[in-house]
Formats: sequence, C-alpha cells, structure tokens
Amino acid sequence: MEHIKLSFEKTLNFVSKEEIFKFKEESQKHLTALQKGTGKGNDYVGWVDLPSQITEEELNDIEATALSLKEKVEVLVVIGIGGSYLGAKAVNDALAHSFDQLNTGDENPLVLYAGQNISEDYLFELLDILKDLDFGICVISKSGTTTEPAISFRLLKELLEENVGKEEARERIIAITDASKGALRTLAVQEGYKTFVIPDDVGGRFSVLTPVGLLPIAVAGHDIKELVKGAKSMQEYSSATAFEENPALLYAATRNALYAKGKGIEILANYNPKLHYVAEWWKQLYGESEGKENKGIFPASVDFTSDLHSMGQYIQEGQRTIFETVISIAKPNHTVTIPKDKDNLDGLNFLAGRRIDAVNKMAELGTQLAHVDGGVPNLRIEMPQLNEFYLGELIYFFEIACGVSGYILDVNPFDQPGVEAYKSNMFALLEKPGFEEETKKIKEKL
Ligand SMILES: O=P(O)(O)OC[C@H]1O[C@H](O)[C@H](O)[C@@H](O)[C@@H]1O
Repeated sequence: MEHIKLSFEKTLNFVSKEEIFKFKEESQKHLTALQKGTGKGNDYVGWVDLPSQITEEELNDIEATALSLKEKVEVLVVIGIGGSYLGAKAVNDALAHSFDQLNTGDENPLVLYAGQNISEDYLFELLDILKDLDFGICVISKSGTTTEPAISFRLLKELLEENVGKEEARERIIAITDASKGALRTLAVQEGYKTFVIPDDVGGRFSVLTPVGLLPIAVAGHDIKELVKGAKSMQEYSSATAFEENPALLYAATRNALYAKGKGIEILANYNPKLHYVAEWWKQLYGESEGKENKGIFPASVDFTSDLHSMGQYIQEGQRTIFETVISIAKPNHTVTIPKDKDNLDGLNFLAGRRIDAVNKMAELGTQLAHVDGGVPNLRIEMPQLNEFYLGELIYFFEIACGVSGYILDVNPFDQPGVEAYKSNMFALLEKPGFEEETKKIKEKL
C-alpha cells in the first residue's frame, strides 16, 4: 500500500537531523496523549479516532441524504464559515472539474458556498442567481450562533420558501449542528429539518470527516467512503510507524526545529490550483491551533507556478524567516502533451511531444533548488494521485501532525479564544442588546 510521503532532506542545510530527531520521544508521547485523550484540550480530541469509528450505517445515511437532495436540486448552497465550510470546499475543489461552473456534463448538483463572508454584493448576486434555480441549503454551524452563516441563512431560507413554499423548503434544508445546543438546533427542531450532529468532542477545524464535510462532498458526487478509507489508512499508518518513517511525526518535528531557528512563517505551496482550498483549510487548522500565547508559526500559502510570478521574488530574496512545504502530486489524472509548431517562434519545440506535467515537475524541482539556495528550507509532501483516498490520507496526516505540533509548542491546540475579540467589538459597534457597556467603551476609542 502506497502512502503519502514526506521528505525533509531539503531542510538539512538549516537544521541538523539531530535537531529534528531530538523531538522523537516527545512527539511519540504527544501522539499517545492525543490517542488516549490525556493532553491539553482533551475534551476536543474526538477527531483522532473518527476514521476508524465512523460506521457504514452513518456513511450510508449521509449518502442517502445526498441522493435525495440530488434528485431535487441543481444547486446546493453550503452555509458555514471556518471549519464549517473549508474542509468541504477543499475536497470539492480538489476533486471537481476545474470548470465545473460551466456545463461540464456533471449530473451532480453544483455546490456553492455562503455565510463565509458578510459581503452585501456577494449575497445580492447569490440571491439573484438562485431566484431562477432549483436549490437546496445545507446550513452548518457547530455553535449554532455564528453571525455570518445566520445572516446568510435568513436570506436564503426566505428565498427558498418564496420559491417552493414552506413545505418543500423543509425538504430541501439540512442542518448540521450540535446535538442539543444553539439557535440552529432550536430552529431545526422547530421547522422539522433533517439534521446531522457535529460531535461535542470535535472542533470545527477538525470536522471535515463528520457530516460537516462528508454531506457536501457526497452531494458534489465524490466518494466519501474512499475519503474515509484514506483517512483510516493514515490513522493506522501514523499510529503504527516508528518516528524515523512516520510522516506526521517528522512533519511536526521538522517544523518545530525550523521554528526554533527563527523560521516563523510556513508557506504551503502547490503546483495544481485544485489544491488552493486545501491550503485555506490547512491555514485555519494550523493558524487557530498554534497561534496563541504569542507563539506559533504563521501559516501562509501560494499556488505555483502562478505565484512564482508574484510572490516568487519575496520567497527567493525577502526576509529569511520562511520555510516552504510543497504538496506535489506524483501522477496527474489526465494526459496533455505539448504540440510541435512549424515556426517555433517561442523556441519551445524542444519540448514538443513531452507532457505538461514533465514541465511542471521541472518547475517544481528548479524552484525547490533555487529557494533552498536562497535560504528557504523546503519540506515536500508527495501524494501519489489526486483522488478521494489520498485526500483522506492528507487530511488525517495534517490533523494528527497539527495536534502533535501544538503539543510540542506547549499550547492547547483545540481552542481559539482570540477569535472572540473581533466578534465582541462588532457587536458593541452594532449596539447589540446586552453589549451596552462595551458599546460605551468602544465609542470612546473612535
Ligand atoms: O461552526 P461555527 O460554530 O459556526 O463556527 C465557525 C467558525 O467560526 C469560529 O469563530 C471559529 O473561530 C472557528 O473555529 C469556527 O470553525
């Protein structure tokens, strides 16, 4: 069985193997703490066993719900923010036809997203386009009280009820939320929506392998059983493999060794734009898990080769505080070769007959060598292929490494207290009832 691979050799000009391997015992101890639920934030480690715990019955229920939605709607709007949409968006974008929004012959509903911003123009245009379409809604919020999705849901629910009537709207709305708490649970019970539960011990950014990610992924037509199988394969592999060969432990150890050397920014790079949202998901995972107590590596991302023509200059010659982690896909899913041209004005006939991917791979290798020469350590994650199974492996790899890495940093990787600051300022500024004191104080600052 092939797994995703991690190589850290191109960091060894900057940290020694000993400096990485000094985390061996510690990282193994942290992995055990995650598995046994004995570390910091241990009431939020339900995700560790998710791939092996999720039952065939649960997966069948998600698939059946997806199927009944598919029969009714041409568009499914997933309403959620942060961990309540990034995992689904990451997997759906990675697996979808790049031009899915045009007519590509895909019989599955188009999945759109809302509630991930409060842009009036975005919502206007979404409502405008939906008014003439058969759509359904999957509203997702762990807390059930987040402002952004709640605003979008108000608007879309109203439109749907107007379009198809309250009864039919009820059949087209799925709510995914806490088992008992929060406004969304209350509303779902009141309206009689089909619901799925986000387990108490799984935080939003670790929830892609719950119905939060799985339902929208199934609606888009992807194989959630394969995705879970891949995650399970990585769960088993990372728990059974010695540190020296263990990609998740080595990733956690290497990034902490680099951080100790002043490399405070990690850039996740890809050479396939389908992975753009995998990086967005990864940024929330690592940013919210590690960025606290004035500590943590800042997670950034780039899409190569596009961004080599914009951010490439900085990476090559800017402040030497960065390291890169490149996700490389070994084998593309399609074949395109470069044609011969009789005039050869662009001078590219030497490439005629060769695969586009061969050029992409040399761009990747050339960039890695240039960046290492320029002072940027490089880690490399190789996925054998871009499919459900290896995305499942990648997701679990990043999650488990994140837990271990957070513990090495000695923070609680499973809370996000800092996110509240903007929310309370926003409510104070909007004069929300109950915020009178905060409103008074904030107005003095303006
Ligand atoms: O699922 P929800 O409760 O609506 O939360 C959605 C997101 O917003 C919060 O403010 C947190 O910072 C995120 O960790 C979370 O994923």
